[in-house]
Parts: sequence; structure tokens; C-alpha cells
Amino acid sequence: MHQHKEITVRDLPNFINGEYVTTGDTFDILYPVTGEVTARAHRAGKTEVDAAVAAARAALSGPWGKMSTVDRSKMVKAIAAGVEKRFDDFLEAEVLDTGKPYSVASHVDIPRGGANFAAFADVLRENPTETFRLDTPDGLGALNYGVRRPRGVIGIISPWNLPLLLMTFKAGPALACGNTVVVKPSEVTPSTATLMGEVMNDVGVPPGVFNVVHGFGDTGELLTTHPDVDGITFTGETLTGSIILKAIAPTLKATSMEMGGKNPGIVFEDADLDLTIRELGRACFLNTGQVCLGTERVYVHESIFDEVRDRLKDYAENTLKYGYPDEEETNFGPVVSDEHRDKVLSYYKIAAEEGATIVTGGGAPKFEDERDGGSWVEPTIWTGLPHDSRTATEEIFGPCTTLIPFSDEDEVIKLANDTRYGLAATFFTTDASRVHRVAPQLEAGIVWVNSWFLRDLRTAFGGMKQSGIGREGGVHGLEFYTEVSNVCLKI
Ligand SMILES: NC(=O)C1=CN([C@@H]2O[C@H](COP(=O)(O)OP(=O)(O)OC[C@H]3O[C@@H](n4cnc5c(N)ncnc54)[C@H](O)[C@@H]3O)[C@@H](O)[C@H]2O)C=CC1
Ligand SMILES: O=C(O)/C=C/C=C(\O)C(=O)O
Repeated sequence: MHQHKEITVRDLPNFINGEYVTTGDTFDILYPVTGEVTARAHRAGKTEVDAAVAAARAALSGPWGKMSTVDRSKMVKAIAAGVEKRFDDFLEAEVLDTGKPYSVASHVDIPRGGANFAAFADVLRENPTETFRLDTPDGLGALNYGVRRPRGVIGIISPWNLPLLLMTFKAGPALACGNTVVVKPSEVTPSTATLMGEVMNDVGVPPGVFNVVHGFGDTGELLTTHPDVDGITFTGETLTGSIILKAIAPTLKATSMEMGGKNPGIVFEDADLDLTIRELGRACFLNTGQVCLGTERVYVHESIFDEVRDRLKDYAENTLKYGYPDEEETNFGPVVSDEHRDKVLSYYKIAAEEGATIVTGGGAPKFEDERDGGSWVEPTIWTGLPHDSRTATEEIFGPCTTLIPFSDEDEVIKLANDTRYGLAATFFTTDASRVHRVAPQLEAGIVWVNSWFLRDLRTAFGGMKQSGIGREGGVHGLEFYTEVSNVCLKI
């Protein structure tokens, strides 16, 4: 019998200019496993957002702004080490906010908390700017060279699905490039961003370089409309992204937007099915389906359709294990909130109304213990739905997928691309020619072949169409996190 852990309710203040700031106006953070209150976050209003932005602005001309690239790189690496040193604290905080199993958070989320600083620490030193020699009529010429400077104060607006991972994927390169940041984490998962303030202070990051303000969309809006913020980087839903872009327009800030997806998976007739089911199982169900890169529609060649359906059903029913986060075998947790559970379950209803055949799942589990107060849904697979059904076209962001048969390569490429999104695509084949033929035709910022969510932080990350604007990752983030001035020197 699992012993339910006693939860001590924590206080989550804002982090402004190196200090923790309470406002007394708090909102509850709930444990999705049981629905218990685990923390109270202090909502930031205009006063706190103004103070955070002012601190971030001031820090740009303080010791941080004067630091050499080499020293800043050392400090960013120290932040990475600081996160690693507090691994267990971050793990605990992330699990309490999200309910995800330790097995997931300790392999996916928390390691990236450090890696996202380490990977970008040297990004400026390792990537030269362009140089061009220009001919001039006097024959002496001129030398053009680019000089990079930090963009300034960056507002980071992050979601709840991979809270530490997605926030640090922005804070890492932002700080490495010499910016200062004001983070607005999701109101559902504010703990790890708050904890990051302690790491910054422990490492000696100057006050004002890293700030955190808590709250809902209105707090985010104070940041996006703030005249003294130079850039906004956002991860979240496409609709929120478009609202943010409108709000930003009057102050004309730079933006980097990573938004939703309805990512296709394709299983060709020559796929290695052991590997396919392993990776596809992750693509459909990892993090209870709450990954923007996840695969919510899978096109399967008609000759192997029944076999893939049966094997994926077996994965959902036997490889996935519901449980308390700290149980070793647990690899499937609740979704993040009741609100999100209700959204996912509304699609389970829509799928039934659209005439889906439910291969497995389709509802919410019953535990007959305190987990019935939590936000649980079943892993779900559908067949029998048309490609243009709501279930197969709208982002659900849950542990669910629609299997659709196809008969030839050209047809499936068209089906995969027939979406307003373009974040990721994943396909399975053992034919090398097909890899090179199909991959460039898929309208997706990220294409995985015989794998899924295999991340190399040196690579471009972002979406096409309504999935994103711009690319982050590796050298690509420099477009957003720095401004380039061209110096033209007449010789
Ligand atoms: N990576 C992705 O693609 C993600 C997609 N989603 C999708 O979005 C749905 C809603 O989840 P949410 O966390 O509510 O996502 P969201 O896109 O509404 O929120 C993401 C962040 O934006 C902030 N925000 C919301 N409105 C804002 C505004 N007007 N101005 C500035 N900031 C604002 C939120 O407080 C949060 O920090 C989910 O059901 C899921 O389908 C959610 C999380 C991540
Ligand atoms: O690996 C990353 O940098 C990001 C992964 C996942 C998302 O962006 C998401 O789920 O929003």
C-alpha cells in the first residue's frame, strides 16, 4: 500500500532584484495527483512588474553589463552547476506542481534545467559574426563586420507542461548573450522558476539579472505591453500567441514565438515495428501527452495498420503504468489541472460524437483512493475518424492519438501537411532513400526519423505556419537574443 506523502504548503513569492517579494494577493497551486493545495503564489501587479523590469534595465548597465564574455560564460556554467546541485529540490518542486512521475521529471525535465544553461554558455564566443571586404573606387576598400550586443530586457512567458525545461531553454541563451530577464511562469506551475532565484543568488548572479513575476494572463500582459521590455519570447497555445502579438504591436518589441502543434506521425510499410512502437508510444503518451511536439495523429500504411493498432494498444495498456509519482514503475501521471482534464475529456466526447472507434481508453480512471480528487485521464487511441475531423485536426494536448490508414507516399505527405500547424513531424522507415525524399517535403520545423524528442541543443528549434515565429536553439537563438550592428570601416 502506497503511503501518501504529507504536503507542507509552501509560499511562492516573486523574485525581483535579487530578493523575494510577497504581495499578500495569493493564488493556490494544486497537486494534480490528488487536488491538494501545495503552495500559494504571490500575484504580481503593475507595481511588481514595473519593479522587475526596472531592476532588469538597471542590471544591464551594472556589473552584469560590464562583465566580459568569458566571465559571463563562466557564470552561466555556474548556474548550470547550481541547478544540478539542487537537482532533488527542483525535482520535488516540479512533481508537486505537475504531478508528473519522478521517472519522467528526472529524465526529461530537470536535467535540461542545467543543460539549457551549459549548452548556451559559449554561444557568443563560438559563433563569429560575418565579415565582408567591400571594393571602393579608390581601390583601398572597406571592411564590414558585425558586432553583437544583447537585445536588452527580455520577457519570458512560459507554459506548464515542461515548466523548468521550457523556461530555462529561454533564460539560458538570454543570459549567455548578456541580456537580463523577467520570467512569467505559468500560473499553474510557478515553483521551479521561484527556486531558480535561489540558484542565481547562490552563484552570485548580480541582482536584477533574473527576475520572476507570478500571475495569470493579465500579469503576462503587463510584461508584453511594458515599454521598457525589448523582447518577448513565448511558449504556449497558438491563440495566446496571437493575443500576445496584438498586445505587443504598439511597443514594437522583438518576438520569438513557439506555439501549438497537431504533429503527424507516419509509419511506412517498411518500418521496424519494435522501434516504431517504442518511439511512437513515447510520442503519443510521454508526459501524459502534454508535449507540444507530441503525435496526436498517426498515418499508418494500410498493409500494417491492424498490427500497429494492436501493438500501440498493448503499449497503452501494459507499458504505461499509472501511479503515484514516487513509485519506481510509474511512468504515466495525471494531466496538469482539472481545467486541462476537462478540456481533454471534452475531446474524448467529441471523438465519440464524430464516430470514432475507441481502441483503448476514452475516459477517466477511478482509483477509489485520494487520487480520485486529482486530474486523471486515460491514454486513448482512436480509429475510424476522417483526417479532417476535429479530433484529428485540433490540438488536444492530452495522452491520445488518432490512427488513420494511408496507401501511398505522396498521399501521406499531403495529409501530413494539411494543417495550420507546422511544429514537428515523425516518421518511421528503414528505406534511406525515402528518408531523404520525404523529410524535406514535410512542413515542420523539426522532423524526427525513427525517433522522437531526441534533442540536440545546437540545432534549430521552432515551428512553421501557426506553430511559431523564429527559431531558437544553437546559433539560431542569436537572431532574437542579440542585436547585430554592422560596422563599415573605410580603409
Ligand atoms: N507548448 C505548447 O504548445 C503548449 C500548449 N498548450 C496548450 O494551451 C492550452 C492552454 O494552456 P495554458 O497554460 O493556459 O497556455 P497559454 O498559452 O494560455 O499560457 C502560456 C503562458 O502564457 C501566459 N498568458 C496567457 N494569456 C496571456 C496574455 N494575454 N498575455 C501574456 N501572457 C499570457 C500564461 O499565464 C502562461 O504563462 C493547453 O490546453 C494546451 O492545449 C499549453 C502549454 C504548452
Ligand atoms: O526540447 C525543447 O526545447 C522543447 C520541448 C517541448 C516543447 O517545446 C513543448 O512541449 O512546448
